[in-house]
Amino acid sequence: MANYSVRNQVAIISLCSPPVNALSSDVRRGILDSLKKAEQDVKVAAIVICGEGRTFCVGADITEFKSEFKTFPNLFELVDILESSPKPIVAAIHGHAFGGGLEVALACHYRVALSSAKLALPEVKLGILPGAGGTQRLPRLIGIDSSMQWIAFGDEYSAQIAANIGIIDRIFPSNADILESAVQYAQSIIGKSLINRRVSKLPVKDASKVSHIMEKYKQIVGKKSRGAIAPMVCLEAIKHAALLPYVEGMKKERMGIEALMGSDQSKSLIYMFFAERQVRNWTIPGTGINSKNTKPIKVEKVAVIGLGTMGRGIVLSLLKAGIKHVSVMELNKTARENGLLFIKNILEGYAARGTISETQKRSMVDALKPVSNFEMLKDTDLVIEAVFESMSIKKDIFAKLGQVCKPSAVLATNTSALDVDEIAMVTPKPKQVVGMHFFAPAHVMKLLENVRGSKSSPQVIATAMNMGQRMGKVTVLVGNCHGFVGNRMFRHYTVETDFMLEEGAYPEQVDTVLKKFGFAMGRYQVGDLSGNDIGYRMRTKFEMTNKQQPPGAPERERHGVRYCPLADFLVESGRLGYKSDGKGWFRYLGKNRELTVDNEVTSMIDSYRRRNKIVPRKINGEEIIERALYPLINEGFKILEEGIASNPMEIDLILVHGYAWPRHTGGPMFYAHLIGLPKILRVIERHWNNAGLREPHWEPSKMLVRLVKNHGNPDIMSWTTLERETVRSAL
Ligand SMILES: CC/C=C/CC(=O)SCCNC(=O)CCNC(=O)[C@H](O)C(C)(C)COP(=O)(O)OP(=O)(O)OC[C@H]1O[C@@H](n2cnc3c(N)ncnc32)[C@H](O)[C@@H]1OP(=O)(O)O
Repeated sequence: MANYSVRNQVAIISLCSPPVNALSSDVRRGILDSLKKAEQDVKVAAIVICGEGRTFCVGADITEFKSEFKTFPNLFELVDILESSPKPIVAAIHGHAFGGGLEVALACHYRVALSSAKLALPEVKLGILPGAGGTQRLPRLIGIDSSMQWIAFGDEYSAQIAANIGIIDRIFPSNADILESAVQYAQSIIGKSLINRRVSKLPVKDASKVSHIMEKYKQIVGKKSRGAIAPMVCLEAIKHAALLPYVEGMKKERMGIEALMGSDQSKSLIYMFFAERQVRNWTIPGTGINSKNTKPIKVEKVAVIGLGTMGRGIVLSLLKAGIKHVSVMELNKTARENGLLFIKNILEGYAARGTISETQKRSMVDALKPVSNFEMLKDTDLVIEAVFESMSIKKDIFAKLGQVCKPSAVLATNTSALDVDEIAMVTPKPKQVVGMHFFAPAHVMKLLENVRGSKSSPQVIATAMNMGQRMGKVTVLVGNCHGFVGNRMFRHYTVETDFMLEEGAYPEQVDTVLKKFGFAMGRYQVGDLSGNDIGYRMRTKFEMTNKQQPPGAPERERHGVRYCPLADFLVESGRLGYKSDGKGWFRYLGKNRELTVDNEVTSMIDSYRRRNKIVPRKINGEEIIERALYPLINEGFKILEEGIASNPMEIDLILVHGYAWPRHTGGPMFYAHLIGLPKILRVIERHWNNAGLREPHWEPSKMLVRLVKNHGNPDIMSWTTLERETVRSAL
């Protein structure tokens, strides 16, 4: 709803829909009714629209998208009604003016804001476009170039930046009373002509350059938002602002939003939006323990052990989260010095770019406390171990931590695959131990996969979850198993793509198909970037690599299971990727490290096929997608079945934020839901029937089988409940 009052000739329409004043049908109706009152009241000479509570308005109510066009006034009707008001309207912005909220502000005749306010047209991130005149009004205010930047990427901007380019007419200090300031501002413009204040009537300044600007953004969008439809539709809509009169441009905008709203990509992105919020409400399956009934312990002092790539990033994440005491322990002098220098340089960079102030930078540097022995960690609240991935080294460290740390200290390991329970058992209090699996570089990557050991106490879990949220991470709680959720699922992707190389595909073909699907890079380029030796080291642990095999051992089999040694050959011939002189699955040439196909790799694959009498066959894009992605989805169902993840959203967040799975498909589980579970199962069963135990990753998940058998293609939100009911009724 919207509240209405009048103060000294100024009518105040305040949006009131906690927590973020989304423009639900009630709020839109409230604005319209209040506007009518204001227009009819002869004592009112100006109008202020503001938001109650913490924010101005975050835009359309996403939960009402399905009925958005049905109820009067819908958003695009409302903005035109506002703009044509004969009385001047001032938008008073604090907090956020996002999406429809900014579009309402653009339809007002003046916009004022607190300096702390943030503005954005982020609709593209929901797979739609600003459908309430945003694509037509913004270019008339700030030009085509800036509008494309704002709308095609949906990023937020400070009120000051918005003022610099002409969106905001007056900025007030962040501690000012926005309503009071806006009312005074409104009084100052009473009686002024509205002729140049109706944005839809203004010309687009850089309209003549539209083709050139469009080309520039098409290129950027093509690279940055691979496979996503909405950014291109946004660009098209903005182009129409330059080429057509406002009314015609609005018709095009409307066509654009109608095409996008309800599309699979939009559904996926909206699912992601809610998943990122839902995941804060963690739960331990089958226990009744959850975020609502468990409190974290207070964490003031944190320690990080190990200042390698992971440790450095974790320290930076803690500093950014405002932790005022971060002990860093690295016994190797060079690694310690390099690590501290790296951290300080990054902080310098943040300060130089204005991401943090000089004062903040100084206090972050002051918060760093190098320590040289375990004794010095005795009053630390949370210790995060981030040393080399070796069980014996980790056990050694946890045994020492168990002796010196206070009983309430939370002891976390940043392992990416090792058994958290085994590590915990060397301490006197295994319930204090938890996994905190960061992703490199940890100060950049948004994902934190927290691992609950079988003994981790609820309070310890709550503390790790709370710390992740303080660091601004998408923090997902998972159970303890080899590789946890992400690495466990992703392994099948690499295994199956390598099998396709054996059978007839080449790395460039596989990568092209995966990039078309939406991955920023294909599986082979990722391998080259992160280092093909990482997987090799892991395979070495399980005695699987080519070199470890005795003479005469079958080349394509390990422990009775199908195996492809091509990745081993690559590493054993020194092709680790970018870092080995630009040689990996591909060759990276020149200053820009241009990716090129390398005949040496092609020959290696061809001769391997000949040696093993494999007659290569043509593998098409559909097969590549199915074989690369479906085993991973199948593993996702096994993870749900085992209670390692509590719901599909958690799995999707991990793959999207940690493994660059394209967000606009909603993650593997949502993608499976869109494709339809019966089709997914059919393909999995076909492979399983052909390969059997030689390819165990194709063994269909029992949960998937049960869901399809009992419910066909149930909604993703019901999967875990249906599974629980089925299992319970079978007992
Ligand atoms: C014709 C159709 C035209 C449509 C144009 C549009 O306007 S589309 C919508 C465009 N707006 C957005 O995409 C904004 C989405 N919101 C955000 O990005 C963030 O909420 C925020 C504005 C940056 C604020 O972040 P903050 O961290 O402060 O809050 P939360 O994200 O936690 O949000 C609090 C709760 O509010 C819910 N919510 C937020 N935005 C909306 C929305 N637009 N519609 C409905 N609900 C919204 C959010 O889900 C949170 O709910 P919880 O139940 O507390 O989880």
